Amino acid sequence: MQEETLAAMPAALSPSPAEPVLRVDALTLAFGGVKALNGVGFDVQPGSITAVIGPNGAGKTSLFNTISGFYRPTAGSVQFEGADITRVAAPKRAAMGLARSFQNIALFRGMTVLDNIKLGRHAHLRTNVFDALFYLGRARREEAELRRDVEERIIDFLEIDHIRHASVAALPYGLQKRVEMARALAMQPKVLMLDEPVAGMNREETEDMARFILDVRREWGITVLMVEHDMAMVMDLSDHVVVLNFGQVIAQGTPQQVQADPEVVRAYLGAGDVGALRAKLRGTAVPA
Ligand SMILES: Nc1ncnc2c1ncn2[C@@H]1O[C@H](COP(=O)(O)OP(=O)(O)OP(=O)(O)O)[C@@H](O)[C@H]1O
Repeated sequence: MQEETLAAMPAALSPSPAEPVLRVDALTLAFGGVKALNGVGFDVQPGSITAVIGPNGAGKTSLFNTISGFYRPTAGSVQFEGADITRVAAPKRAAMGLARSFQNIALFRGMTVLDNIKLGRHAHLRTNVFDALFYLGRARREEAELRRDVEERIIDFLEIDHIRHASVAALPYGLQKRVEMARALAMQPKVLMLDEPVAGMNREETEDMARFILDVRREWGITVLMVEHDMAMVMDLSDHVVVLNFGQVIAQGTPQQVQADPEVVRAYLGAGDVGALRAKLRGTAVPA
């Protein structure tokens, strides 16, 4: 029941817009002469599901890597809960509550599902090598109970109890993606960054994942920031959509607003078939 109350939290109830949990400000990232990002700025509101979309090469992966700390921007800043984290290293950002999944699954494939989740938890608790080295001899018991509780909640939530001892490599793709989400959740993030969470999934797997994403926000009160190509999913789930093209934000707003934006239509199809694009953006079948 308490979880239901969390569900109703997002900005809709507050009279004025909340402080953004994440702010990307004038972010520029250059690879030699190529500006993968060029002055990108947007806010992520707490409790929202925010999606970043854009054609191939628009800069989505570069943006994710910069927000999570794998790339250092050429200019601009990333602010998390009001603090400038532009120069904070990636593991520290994860420990602060900015956890991510990867487009290509980054699990330890030879390990079990449970061990992968434990690793995520470990990353949450230990942010430097010395901590990790001393871990075995220190404070182990205190943490054990809390850790188990978190792990069990995640396993229960993502319905992966039956595969907890299975080796990740042996699992179907859809389940591997779910384990990847479990590992990110084990970091107990405030903002969960999902890189193409349904890429390569069939319709049923996609629907399952969409449900989990909604529930992450509804039951756990976690803000979601995702990059995704599946327009139907983006338009169904998102509160706010940011559209990138050639490293710049060309539109942002509600799904309805970005679908109606002529610049977005042009970015996706160039001078192509606008009817087909509108169908794609609406997530419906492309008309004959
Ligand atoms: N490591 C890199 N070195 C040089 N150029 C890069 C690098 N990473 C990305 N780029 C360039 O930056 C631009 C943005 O690429 P990015 O991968 O961020 O786009 P994307 O929107 O994620 O594309 P996709 O949807 O195909 O994954 C592209 O022109 C790309 O070639």
